[in-house]
Amino acid sequence: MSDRADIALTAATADIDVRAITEAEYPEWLRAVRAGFLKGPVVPAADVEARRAQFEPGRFIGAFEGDRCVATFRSFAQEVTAVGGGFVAADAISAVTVAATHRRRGLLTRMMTRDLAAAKDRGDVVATLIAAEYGIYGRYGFGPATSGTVWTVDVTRAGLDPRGPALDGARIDLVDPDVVRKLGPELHDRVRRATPGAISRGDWWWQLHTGAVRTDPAWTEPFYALYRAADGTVEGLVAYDVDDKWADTMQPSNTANVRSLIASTPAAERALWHYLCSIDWVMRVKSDWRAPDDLLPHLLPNPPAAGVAMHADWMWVRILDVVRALEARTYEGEGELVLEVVDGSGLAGGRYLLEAAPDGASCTATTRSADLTLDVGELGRLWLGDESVVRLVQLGRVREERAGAGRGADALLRTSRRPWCLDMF
Ligand SMILES: CC(=O)SCCNC(=O)CCNC(=O)[C@H](O)C(C)(C)COP(=O)(O)OP(=O)(O)OC[C@H]1O[C@@H](n2cnc3c(N)ncnc32)[C@H](O)[C@@H]1OP(=O)(O)O
Repeated sequence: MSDRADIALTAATADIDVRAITEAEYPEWLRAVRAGFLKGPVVPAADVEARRAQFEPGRFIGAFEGDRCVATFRSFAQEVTAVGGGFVAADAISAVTVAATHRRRGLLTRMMTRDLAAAKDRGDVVATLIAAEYGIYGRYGFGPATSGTVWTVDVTRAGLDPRGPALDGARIDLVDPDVVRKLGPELHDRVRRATPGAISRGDWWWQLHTGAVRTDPAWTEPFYALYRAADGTVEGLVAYDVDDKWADTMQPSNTANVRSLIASTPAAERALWHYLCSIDWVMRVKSDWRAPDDLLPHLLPNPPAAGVAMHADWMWVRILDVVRALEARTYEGEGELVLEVVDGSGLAGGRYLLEAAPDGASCTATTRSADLTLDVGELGRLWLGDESVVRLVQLGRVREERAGAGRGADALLRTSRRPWCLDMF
């Protein structure tokens, strides 16, 4: 561990030990996670056993007062798709909790400082997380890099042919979980390569989402519908459940809740949404968390039939290595940009020259005068192309050192489609 992890302890937490947990401490750590997320402190034995496969020495951090775990933090290896389809090594952070009795004494700061230093030492390019609340992670250099939108489609107003999608030789089949585990990962790999902001799904994800591993006693098996193109290629997969609601007059009033819909072609995407909207008894279709520029509303003849049910920041990114992060992505335009990156933690700050072109980019430390000055969190916000530099200049979050530099930076950094992180972690 580097000396970046050494921080001054306040008197209030000096007697609390922040360290990696042992496997024997895993049940106590899980109890603390559940309590921190207000789920009740009792962890069913089956849950502990199911989760044991996930345990990784060194990556599960706990804060202990004696034997009692009062704070939790976990990170794991992840790949994030950069703009252009390259995969970048990420330190994915989750299960962050501090006991209600121990909050606001710096325990999160201690765990985060330790984890980010370790990630930097390991050579991870970015750290990622999905924030429970907007105000928590900016102070650690994270910026909201993607957002998510949940849509609700009023099927009766959508204007789609109730007979279902015209498949032109393609087919949609209901399949069992074992088929999903067999065919899903390869499809997902194609989808994530084409989707900046997407993250890797390990075997655990497929096990958990097909019921092979159960951590939640209330989990029920969804329907899985698989789309195969006319040549047999698997191009789409949707997992959904239906809530079995009937109106007083015995009219069907069901909502199909999409747990996950992935498609590697627009044809598969269009067909699967149409399929969902044509299931008898289903009056509403509620989507999973999708990109804010998802095709969905415009796949309907009457787009306003899809309303935004929820919209929020989704995956946050903390750049740990500016050079590798900026070289890992592609650029549609050509140009140079000098960035003064401010990072109070000392992990990634410095002045960098980005020389970008459609056929490749280089990023190097420079002494040239800066075009823009920005906090590392703002760079995280910009990295996947979702935010406008001009807007951040207007908000006072990025400073233009040269007039017009914001517009020039947007021409390099912005992308035609918005990034999308498909998963919660
Ligand atoms: C990736 C994930 O797992 S997201 C899940 C996050 N977990 C939760 O939301 C569960 C409920 N909340 C908690 O467990 C805790 O309150 C935590 C983890 C959010 C914060 O832990 P704490 O130990 O209290 O944080 P810590 O004392 O290190 O605070 C550091 C700073 O962040 C601020 N802060 C902490 N929590 C919040 C918050 N929810 N909103 C805004 N600011 C916050 C503190 O005020 C402090 O600010 P300061 O440095 O200006 O004084």
